[in-house]
Formats: sequence, C-alpha cells, structure tokens
Amino acid sequence: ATACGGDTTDESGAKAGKGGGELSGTVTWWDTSTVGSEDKVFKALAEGFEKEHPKVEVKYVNVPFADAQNKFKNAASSGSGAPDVIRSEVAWTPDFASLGYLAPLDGTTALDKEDDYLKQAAASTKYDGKTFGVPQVIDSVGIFYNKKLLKEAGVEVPTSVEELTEAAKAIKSKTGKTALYLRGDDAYWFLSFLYGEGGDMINTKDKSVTIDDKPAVEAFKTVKELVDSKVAVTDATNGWDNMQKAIKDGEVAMAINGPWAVTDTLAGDAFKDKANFGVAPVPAGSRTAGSPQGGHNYAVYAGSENLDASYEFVKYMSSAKVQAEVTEKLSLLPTRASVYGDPKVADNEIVQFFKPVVETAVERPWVPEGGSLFAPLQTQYTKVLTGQATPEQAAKSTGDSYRKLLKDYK
Ligand SMILES: C[C@H]1O[C@H](O[C@H]2[C@H](O)[C@@H](O)[C@@H](O[C@H]3[C@H](O)[C@@H](O)[C@@H](O[C@H]4[C@H](O)[C@@H](O)[C@@H](O)O[C@@H]4CO)O[C@@H]3CO)O[C@@H]2CO)[C@H](O)[C@H](O)[C@@H]1N[C@H]1C[C@@H](CO)[C@H](O)[C@@H](O)[C@@H]1O
Repeated sequence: ATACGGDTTDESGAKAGKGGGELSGTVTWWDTSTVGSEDKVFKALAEGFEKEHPKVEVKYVNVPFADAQNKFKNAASSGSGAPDVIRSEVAWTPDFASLGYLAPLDGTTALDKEDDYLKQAAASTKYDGKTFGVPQVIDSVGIFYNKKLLKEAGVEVPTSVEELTEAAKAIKSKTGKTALYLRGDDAYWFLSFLYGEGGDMINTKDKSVTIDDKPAVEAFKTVKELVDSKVAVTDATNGWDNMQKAIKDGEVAMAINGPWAVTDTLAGDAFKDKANFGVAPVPAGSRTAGSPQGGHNYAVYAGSENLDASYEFVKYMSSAKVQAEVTEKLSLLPTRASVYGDPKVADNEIVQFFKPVVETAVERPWVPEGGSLFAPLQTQYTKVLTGQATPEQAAKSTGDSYRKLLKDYK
C-alpha cells in the first residue's frame, strides 16, 4: 500500500511510513515462555504480525527464563546481540530501564490505548516518570488440586496452613499420597507464606528491610514445619520439573502454582479428565492470605535499529485481539481490562479464578533491585527447608544481603 504522505526512510534505514506507510526490516524478539506448552502459541502470534507487515521479518528466539535477564544485560552493555524486543519479566523492567537499556515508549505507537491496562500490571512498566514496557500477562499463584484425591480423603481444599496440616493426615491415610508439593528452589514460592504472616521483603515507603522481621521468621518456621511433618514434599533443585511430575502423576494432591503452569499441568495423567483439576486461593497464614504479583511485559531495546517496526510489533502483540487469543489458547490472564469482557475470556475458569486473585495480589516493590532480592532469599529458603539454617539465621542472613543490595535502606 502506498502511504498518503509518501514513504520516508528514518535514520535507521527502516522504511518509516507517514500515515500508515509500510514497515520493513527485521524485528528480533526474545521470548521466555515455556517451551513445549506456551512457546508455539507466542511464535504463531508473532507470525500473524508478519502477515500484516509483509516487509517485516520477525525473528522469534526463545530464551530460557533463568538466562534471559543476564543475557540481555550482557548484550545491551556490550552493544551487540541484543534483540529489538524482549519479554521482560515485571521485575526486570525497572532494572533494564534504570540501566538505560530500554526505549521509553511514551508517545510511540507501542503504547496504544494505555488506559485499558490494569493498573497493577502497568505499575511495573513505569520508571523515572516514563513508560518502559507494555504489559503482556499478569499472574499470581493459587493451589492447584486433584479433586479425586481430596474426595477420597474426605477433605475440602484447605484455606489455611492449619487446615492444610489437618487435611494432610487424611490424604496420607486414605490415599497414601502426600498433600502438597512445595517448590523449594524458587523463593517466589515462599512469598505467599511470608505475606500470610503479615510480612514482606522490603518496605519501599520508609526504605526499610523487613525480611528479617518477626513475620518472616514465622513464615520460615511454617514452611520448615510443613516439610518436616511431611505435609509437603520439596526439592532443593529442579523444582519445576519435580513439582510438575508430582502433580501430573497424582503423587501429590496439591501444588502451589500459577496460570503459566495450567497448560502443562492439564497434560498430566491425573487430569485426563479436566474436571478433576481445581484451583483455589493459597492457604492463609496466622495473619492473612496473600498472593504475590508476577507477570511479563514487552520492552523495546534502546539500541534497536528498527524502532518503528519494534513499536508496531509490541502494539500488535499486546492488542486486545491478540491478548484474547493468548487467553483462549493458554489460559493466561490479559492485562487489558477490555479483554475480560470478551466472552471467550469471561468463560475461562482459570481467568474467573485468577482475576480476583491478581486484583488483590500483594504489590511488588517496583525498584531496579526488586528482582535481585530473590537470589539471596532463595539460598536461605532452601537452607531452611533442608535443615542447613534455622528460621532465625535465614531471616538475618537475608536481611544482611538486602542491606548490601540496598545501601540506603535501614
Ligand atoms: C532468581 C530470579 O529472581 C527474580 O525472578 C523472580 C521474578 O521477579 C518474580 O516475579 C517471580 O517470577 C515468576 C513470574 O512472574 C511468573 O510469570 C512465572 O514465570 C514463568 C513464565 O510465566 C513462563 O512463561 C516461563 O517463562 O517460565 C517462567 C518461570 O517459571 O513464574 C515466575 C516464578 O518462577 O519469581 C522469580 C523467581 O523465580 C529475578 O527477577 C530474576 O528472574 C532472577 N533470575 C536470576 C537467575 C540468576 C542465576 O541464577 C542470574 O544470575 C540472574 O541474573 C537472574 O536474573
């Protein structure tokens, strides 16, 4: 199509149309979604963009979640090998932005119908008064449970740690199975217990480290007791695979997990009959029930040589149409309020459960160091679960690490 204003070539040499001129060139996109359950859906959606922009080639690259943050930082700082667009986890976005690695999107076509984004999701894209990402999916965690096993045990899905401990006895005696798989190699799985005791990692308002306050010690005690009393099984490594195998094979009655795990979990023998799968809020601690907020944004590399096509790609991928398709295929939660009105989305049981959960999820500290709070906590969390540190030692060690990371926090 010839543009009404005629084509111009901007500094990057890419065709930058005026008034709908044709885009061209390549857009390399690093996607971190799970291979084997999510990646093929996202890859196909990216190909849909190419159909609308025949002169643009999207180079889809799947980069493992555990490697992508460092890989991007290395490429961006060396100035070679960085992608044009990255699926930037909510905690990575302020980190990359603070380093100058992301293009501000305010005023570009990437940021389309901005008011339609859920405010919890949009919060992770803001840094220094600018917008450095476009929300893709928002998520939290809940209890995934095997209805048949709970029925055989004659118990309801537990709503608190006490009820979980009680139910575990009946599950073990009546079915021989363990009640819960508790992921031990990823500190994200500790957060709902920390929030359940009224605790948190840090307080950004008064700039204080709170991971070594009493609620955190109580939360470490809770998870240690769940494992020591065999209410829960855990592993110090390879937690994702072990958790998925345990719940999919019906070896455990429950696992704490999020929407990104639904497709993979439903592929398990235990859920040949999809009706056997249930999801419920995480168990409350002694103070409350709190779920963590997670998710992913699309972000554009500041050094991209094809900014116009990258902006349009982000606009397309985060459009209401594409978001509805992602939910339909993967049961992931949209980040556009308008998409929840789409009948296909509104009827999705996973969305029906997780929408109120993400609306009341505990907001994360959207500071550049937010993501780096997990590695030191992960070390101590695993040590507590394997008896190498007491809850008190773990809380103190994590607090000391945080104060080194956050110089101006007390
Ligand atoms: C340690 C890491 O701590 C944090 O990560 C937090 C994260 O902030 C939390 O929000 C939470 O993330 C949720 C997530 O929101 C939720 O959506 C889901 O994601 C799914 C996808 O849905 C699924 O599609 C697929 O992709 O798979 C995704 C993952 O399943 O589940 C996530 C929770 O897993 O929890 C994360 C902690 O895991 C840091 O941010 C780093 O990532 C850091 N990694 C370091 C690694 C270092 C080398 O060791 C290396 O030296 C360091 O440089 C590395 O950075």
